[in-house]
Amino acid sequence: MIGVLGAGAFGTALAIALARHGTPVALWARDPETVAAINHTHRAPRLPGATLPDTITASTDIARVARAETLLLATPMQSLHAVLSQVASPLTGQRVVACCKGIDVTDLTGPTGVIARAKPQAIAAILTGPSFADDIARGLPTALTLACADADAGWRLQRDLSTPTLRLYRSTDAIGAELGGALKNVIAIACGACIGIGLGDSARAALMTRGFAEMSRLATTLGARANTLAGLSGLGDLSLTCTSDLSRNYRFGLALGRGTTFDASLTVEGVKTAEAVTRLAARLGLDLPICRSVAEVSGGTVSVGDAITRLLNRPLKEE
Ligand SMILES: NC(=O)C1=CN([C@@H]2O[C@H](COP(=O)(O)OP(=O)(O)OC[C@H]3O[C@@H](n4cnc5c(N)ncnc54)[C@H](OP(=O)(O)O)[C@@H]3O)[C@@H](O)[C@H]2O)C=CC1
Ligand SMILES: O=C(CO)COP(=O)(O)O
Repeated sequence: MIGVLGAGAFGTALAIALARHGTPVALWARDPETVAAINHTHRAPRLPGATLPDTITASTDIARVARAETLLLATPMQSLHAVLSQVASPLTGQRVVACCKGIDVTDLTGPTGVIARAKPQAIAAILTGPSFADDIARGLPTALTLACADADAGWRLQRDLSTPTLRLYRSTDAIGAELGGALKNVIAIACGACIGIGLGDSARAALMTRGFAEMSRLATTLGARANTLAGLSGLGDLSLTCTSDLSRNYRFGLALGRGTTFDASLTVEGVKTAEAVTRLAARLGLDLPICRSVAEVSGGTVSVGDAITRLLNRPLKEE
């Protein structure tokens, strides 16, 4: 039995992939209507169109779901600490796998840092990489990074969570994996804004490349390995998110660039992460101009046009 906290698009898609492969899944949702829909109609409101195998059961009882030996955390990043605080158990020795992407604006750590703070006796891991929930739910091939500082636990998680179409690569660099996943969303907002305002594909390629340099600068300063950033969780997810209209972060950026409105009920992790990254960079004395621009434009203090002018007028540099 695997427990999944969060019956949003991603938690539900992972539950479907695992259940199809023969693993029973218990899903926790805070909303009783979501639970009823899953249990009675095998449909999840946040993943319309998908039919859930009947070995997926849903519950509003978080303590019950949290008894699973392996627990996937699939709520948005900024709610992670609050969700874990609702679990009374210390989760001693349980494998707790974050499936969210971002940096907590309060403590400026990624998901495994939040797990370590809330549940220090759990084994923390992260599952991240290029994957849209719809693709996973449809059984399309997907490759992700499973990173856990504990190599043995990471190996067992890789074995237990891989399926014929969900191919997991393991790593012990949890910091690198989670920072790649967090930061690519910020760069995707920048790329969306660039396309939305009409700067074209060449400018987007420049933003992706210089954005990758910022991702690497911050992550390696925090102890990540450079080759982790070059893998699925970094470059892989950056490529997907900065180029696909299916990405909410990219579409949010498009709306900023076009000056149109955006559905505030959608999960756009890059906004709060840009804020957290800007504070982290200031604390570390790092220059991350694209991330800072995204924070300012998303926060409404700078226009997209002014942010672009400022980026283009920076002193010329060596690459
Ligand atoms: N969707 C995707 O393709 C992918 C998403 N991810 C990551 O997965 C994470 C979740 O995203 P996704 O599933 O898409 O998001 P959704 O918006 O689809 O769902 C979010 C889920 O979290 C729940 N939730 C939101 N806030 C809270 C809270 N404060 N307490 C408890 N539950 C809460 C929501 O409950 P309710 O419905 O009641 O509001 C909902 O079930 C993100 O970090 C995202 O980056 C990673 C890879 C792919
Ligand atoms: O993380 C994702 C793809 O890997 C999903 O991207 P969005 O959250 O931008 O939709």
